[in-house]
Amino acid sequence: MLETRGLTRRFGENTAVDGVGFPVPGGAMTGFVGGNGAGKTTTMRMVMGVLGIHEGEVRWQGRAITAADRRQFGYMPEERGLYPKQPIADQLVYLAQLRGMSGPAARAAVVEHLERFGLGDRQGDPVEKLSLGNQQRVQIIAALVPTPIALVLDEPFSGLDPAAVDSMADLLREHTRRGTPVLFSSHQLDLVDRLCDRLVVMARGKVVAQGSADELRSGGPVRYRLVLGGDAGWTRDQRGVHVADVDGGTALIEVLEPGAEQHVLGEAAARGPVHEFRRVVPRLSEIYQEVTA
Ligand SMILES: Nc1ncnc2c1ncn2[C@@H]1O[C@H](COP(=O)(O)OP(=O)(O)OP(=O)(O)O)[C@@H](O)[C@H]1O
Repeated sequence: MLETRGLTRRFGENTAVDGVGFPVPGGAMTGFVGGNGAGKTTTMRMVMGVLGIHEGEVRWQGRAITAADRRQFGYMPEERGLYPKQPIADQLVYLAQLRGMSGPAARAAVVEHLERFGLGDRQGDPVEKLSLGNQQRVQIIAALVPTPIALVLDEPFSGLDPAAVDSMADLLREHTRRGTPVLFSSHQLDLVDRLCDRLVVMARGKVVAQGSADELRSGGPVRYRLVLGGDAGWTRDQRGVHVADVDGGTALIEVLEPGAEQHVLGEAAARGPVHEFRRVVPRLSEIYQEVTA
């Protein structure tokens, strides 16, 4: 498991990251979300040791992390650092060799990854000849070869088309299945909702929510949607519920006293036809708006 404890980083007067602590468990994808300037990149840089830590620590497998541990991490930085003029395969092989792989093993792994991403026939092309999305794929491969013990990825999905998002997600899942912790930041909340097992939400330098998507959802109100044949305005007068919204025959009801929604349903059925009555599970984007407000 990778873990941060009380991580703090200041830039002059600005405390960009303020006492940030969260686990990144092995075998799970942890999504890291937060608005522009929330402190995600700064946190990831401290995790990787490319930016000094003012307070707190990064832990790996229950002890303080070392430079040797970090060398075995796969890291995709925000500033993509590929050489534009060098052939992509040579560049990836070189980077893998820097991290301890033999030449032939590195080439085999690089070619396999390029083929998976549909870039098998572009091996000799310089990076600058690739589209931005394809450059992004190459950058991701640099983090995945040699097989990393943990993955820290800053916006790995930005700029990828839906097919590339899927192949990237499959690839990351293969790593989590091996027990590898994966931390990735993203602004694409629906994507994060779909892919990640755990979430860390940052706002203004602090962690404002963390846990599984279900845990975060269970922190919010229990809501039901009721659709009636007639007008639903009467639901406002029912006990034990708060009516968040009414529009003609449709009401969105928040349960204040457990079971109160069943009384509302009974009353609705007595008044006329009930077309729909169902629990509304909030989308991640709604939870995000609540916790970062
Ligand atoms: N090298 C730096 N010098 C000064 N301030 C910095 C530096 N790096 C980051 N900051 C500040 O730290 C804060 C957090 O920035 P950071 O890039 O970590 O946020 P982020 O959550 O990654 O945002 P985004 O989603 O826009 O990438 C911001 O106020 C930013 O201006």
